[in-house]
Amino acid sequence: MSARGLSVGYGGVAVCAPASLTLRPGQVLALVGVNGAGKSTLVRTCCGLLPPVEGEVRLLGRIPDPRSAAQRAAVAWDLGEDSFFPSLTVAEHLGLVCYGHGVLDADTVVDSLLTDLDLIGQADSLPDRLSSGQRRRLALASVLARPRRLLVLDEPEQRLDHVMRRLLAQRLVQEAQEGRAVLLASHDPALVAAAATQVLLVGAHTCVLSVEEGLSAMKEGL
Ligand SMILES: Nc1ncnc2c1ncn2[C@@H]1O[C@H](COP(=O)(O)OP(=O)(O)OP(=O)(O)O)[C@@H](O)[C@H]1O
Repeated sequence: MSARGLSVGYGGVAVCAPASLTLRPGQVLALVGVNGAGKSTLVRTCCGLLPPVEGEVRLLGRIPDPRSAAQRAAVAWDLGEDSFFPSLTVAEHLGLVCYGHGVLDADTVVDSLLTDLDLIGQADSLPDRLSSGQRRRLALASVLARPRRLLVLDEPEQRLDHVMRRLLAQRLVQEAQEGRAVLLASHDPALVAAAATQVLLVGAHTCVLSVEEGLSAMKEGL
């Protein structure tokens, strides 16, 4: 993914300073910034869910288009909008995602995600029987069930307990080690410290920072 002078916003009005960035395989780019800074707007624009106000973004070398088969095959996102089929169990949700995305060893993938996300005990539960954190874990398991070259997560730490946040950080490190890229918006300094390879501070002066600089900016509330 790359962006040059990318200005994002609504109705032609930018919500933050323009961003320039490059995200390559094996990198984890963490978007940080205060509430309302423009992180989610930037993430959505990079995925092609919103048009840029100005400038350009390229995803897999093309203008992002969430409808394109190539993008859907390569980019898996979880933007925090948990929504589930009310009559499908946790395991059936994951099986359906695998089926839809042509995962060959679906049973193995589902079993290992249920274990990793600590959802074995809820495998046969319907979504309305899950706690809010368990629903968040199901959303994360669903995105991790998909084949992908780029994983996009908007505040994935929300409603997760401490242990699960640590596991999430390990999972993101693993993504990078396996040669995938991760675009992550987060308010969790521990998650950013553990997983990010670079930081994009979003706001009045949007700029790429080292992880150390990004963590300082988070502490200072920039
Ligand atoms: N659909 C929308 N239409 C108009 N303005 C919007 C819309 N969604 C968000 N905004 C505004 O855009 C600005 C940036 O919002 P955005 O959700 O991108 O911030 P954020 O950095 O992700 O915030 P947070 O950390 O609180 O999730 C905010 O001022 C918000 O009010």
